[in-house]
Order: sequence, then structure tokens, then C-alpha cells
Amino acid sequence: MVPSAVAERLADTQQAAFTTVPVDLGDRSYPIHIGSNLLQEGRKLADMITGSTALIVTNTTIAPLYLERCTEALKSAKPNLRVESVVLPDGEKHKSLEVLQQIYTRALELRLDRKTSFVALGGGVIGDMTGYAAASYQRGVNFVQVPTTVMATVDSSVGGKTGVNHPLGKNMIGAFYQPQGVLVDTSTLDTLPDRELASGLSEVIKYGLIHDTALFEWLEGNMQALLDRDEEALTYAIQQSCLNKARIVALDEREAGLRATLNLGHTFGHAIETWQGYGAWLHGEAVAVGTMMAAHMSVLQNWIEPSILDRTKKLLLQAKLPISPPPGMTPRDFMELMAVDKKAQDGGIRLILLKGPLGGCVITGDFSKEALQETLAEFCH
Ligand SMILES: NC(=O)c1ccc[n+]([C@@H]2O[C@H](COP(=O)([O-])OP(=O)(O)OC[C@H]3O[C@@H](n4cnc5c(N)ncnc54)[C@H](O)[C@@H]3O)[C@@H](O)[C@H]2O)c1
Ligand SMILES: O=C(O)C(=O)C[C@@H](O)[C@H](O)[C@H](O)COP(=O)(O)O
Ligand SMILES: [Zn+2]
Repeated sequence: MVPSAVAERLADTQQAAFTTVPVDLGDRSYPIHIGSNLLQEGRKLADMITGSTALIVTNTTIAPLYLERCTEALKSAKPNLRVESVVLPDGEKHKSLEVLQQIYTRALELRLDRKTSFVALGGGVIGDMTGYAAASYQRGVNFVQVPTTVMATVDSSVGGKTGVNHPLGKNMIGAFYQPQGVLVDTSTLDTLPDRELASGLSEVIKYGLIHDTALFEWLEGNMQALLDRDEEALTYAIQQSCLNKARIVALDEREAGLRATLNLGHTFGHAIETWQGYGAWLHGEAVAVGTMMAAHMSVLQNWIEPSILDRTKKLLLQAKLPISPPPGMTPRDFMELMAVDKKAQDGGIRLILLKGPLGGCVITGDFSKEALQETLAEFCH
């Protein structure tokens, strides 16, 4: 059974039912609309577009699936809108400054002005890149997120972290830049491969572990429904994740403190992604391993009951997510790569670790170095 959503439920008489989660950021506040077939309907998306031109940024996998639908939706809702597009190569290894250039080039070739809205149609890679392109093109144009992966609907489309990878570090070039709105059309998830679906669930488990006990317990009873793509379950997971993220972002937009808790497992996970040269594993897969390592370290320090680690492992395994680093990666690789992290301060790494009952965590540089070494030795084999 899915409990009733906390978010306000709205139902238009003629349009698809949807829920809206607000992101409260003063004059940069925006809505996250969540519902099935919202893209087809057009109006919700068109309402978020400012100016007379939209540039849809997508990739070679998503374009054949949803570019026409997105373009037609915008044109039918706003007949005078000029709609253009740019199609990037697919994959994490293309989340780079080199490929970002393709967005600027297309926008300049089309003579797009400062009133243009960029539309990110895709997963987290497209969302992060489009957001950064929007933040920097002519010093800033508006943008809208249309996430099409679980990862993007539950996490990356919300909160305004935008950017690209550097060969030496994940997401190292970027900006905080909020969208005008987020449109989650849950029907786009129908075409998402199982592996990508599971990857996104890794971040849903994260919200449960760091702040939301009820969500974690709900996942324990509903993981199979999510893997089976039960519409109600997926929508609930997306809504609850967006509520969690919107609350945290509203309190700490630029990661002065609280927001860093969203980085549970990411210092380890980003090290894995960088070590692989990006793309061999999906982001959520690397985060799954990182979450296990952070939970293991927390147990070693007696900060959490071992049962929390066991329950986390069970959920990750049920989702068929990895729980060990890729073969060949050594403790030394981890230590070198983890030093390149945006949470590092004065040369020391800081980690998000679990502490107290389920749902509790801390951001700290004050952890046992032996516990870290023991964890790396245990996981790298
Ligand atoms: N900005 C943030 O707050 C934030 C949060 C989490 C993750 N991220 C970033 O997001 C990225 C990962 O995002 P992701 O997991 O969505 O990966 P992704 O964007 O690479 O998408 C995964 C794959 O699914 C394909 N795809 C997307 N939508 C599809 C659909 N509906 N049907 C079929 N195929 C589809 C993509 O083309 C791609 O091949 C990473 O770069 C990560 O760092 C950012
Ligand atoms: O929104 C945030 O804040 C997060 O940390 C969400 C993470 O899931 C996401 O992977 C983010 O891109 C990581 O940010 P980074 O600052 O560690 O690069
Ligand atoms: Zn993440």
C-alpha cells in the first residue's frame, strides 16, 4: 500500500492528474510537477518557458524517443514559440567541457539571445550539462528540467547543482544555478532500461538513510514493486525524494552544511567513477558501493547498529546494485582520488557518515583513520 502523498495533489478536470512539490528559494522558487503524460499535454512545460525561443538539449538515445513529443507539445501549447534542438552524444564520458561546447556552438549558430530558455530533456548527464550551459551562455539564460531517468527525477533535476566532469575529478567544473521548473513525466520512464532504473533507486535509499526513516522502511516493503515499475510506487518514491531534496535545498542551497548530507556515499562513489574514466558504471551504482563503505565505517566506529548496514545491503542487493568496488581498485587509488572532493577542507577529507538511529548522519572530518583504512582494505579485494 502506498500512503497518501504529502505533496498537494491537484487534478485538472481536462488534464492529467499531477502533484506539485515546491522548491522554496525566495525569488528563485520553482515547482516540480510530477505526473503521467505531462509532457504530451504541453501546457505545464510551456508555462515554464520564458522568452520566444526554446533550445531543447538532449542526446542520441533520448532524441528518437521523446524529442518530437517535447517539440510538438511546446508548439501546440505556444504556437509562436521557436523550438530548436541540439543532440549530444550519450554517456557519462561525454559530460565534459568539450561536449558542452556543442551546446554553445549550436546556440550561437542559431543566434539565440539572452531570452532563450534551455530545456534539458534527459537524465542527469543532460540535466547537469544543460544547466551549466544555461548558467554560462551569455552569462545566464533560463532553463527547465525535463528528467527522463529515475536518477534525474528523484535527484539531479532538483536543486541547481550543474556542471561537468574533469578527468581528475567528478563534477569539478560547475555552478549552482536553479531551473525555472521541473516537469517529471513518469511515462517517460517506461523506456528506461532496468539497470538505469536501479541506479536511480540508490539515491532514494540515500534519502531514507540520511533523513527519512519512514521512506527507508517503505522501501523495505516496496522495493520489488519499484523494480516491477508499479506506477503508484514509482510516483510515490519520486514525490518523497523530491520532498526530501526540496526541503534540504531550501534550507541550504549552496551546501554550507546540511546539503552535504546528500553526498552520503559520494566521496567513495565519485572516486570509483573517476578511477574508471567515467561511464563504465552508472552514478547510482558507484554511490551504492560508497553507501555500503560509509555504513561499514560507521559500524566500525560504533556510530550505528550493524543492523542498519545489514538492512542497507539487503535493499541494494534486492535492486541488483553493486556493493563492492570494481576489481583492481586499491585502497591507495581511493585515498588519492578521494582527496579531490568538493567537501575537502585544508587538505583533509570530510565524509558523510551514519550516526545514531536510522535516519541520522553527520558530515565530519573527525572520523577514525583506522576505520577508513580498515574499510578500504575490507572492500578492495
Ligand atoms: N545535479 C545533481 O544534483 C545530481 C544528482 C544526482 C546525479 N547527478 C548526475 O547525474 C548523472 C547520472 O544521471 P543518470 O543516472 O540519469 O544517467 P544518464 O543521464 O547518463 O542516463 C542514463 C542512460 O539512460 C538513457 N536514458 C535516459 N532517459 C531514458 C529513457 N526515458 N528511456 C531510455 N533511455 C533513457 C540515457 O541516454 C543514458 O544512456 C551523473 O553525471 C551524476 O553526477 C547530478
Ligand atoms: O544535490 C546535492 O547536493 C547532491 O549532493 C546530490 C548528489 O546525489 C549528486 O550526485 C551531486 O551531483 C553530487 O554533487 P557534488 O557536489 O558532490 O559533485
Ligand atoms: Zn548522486
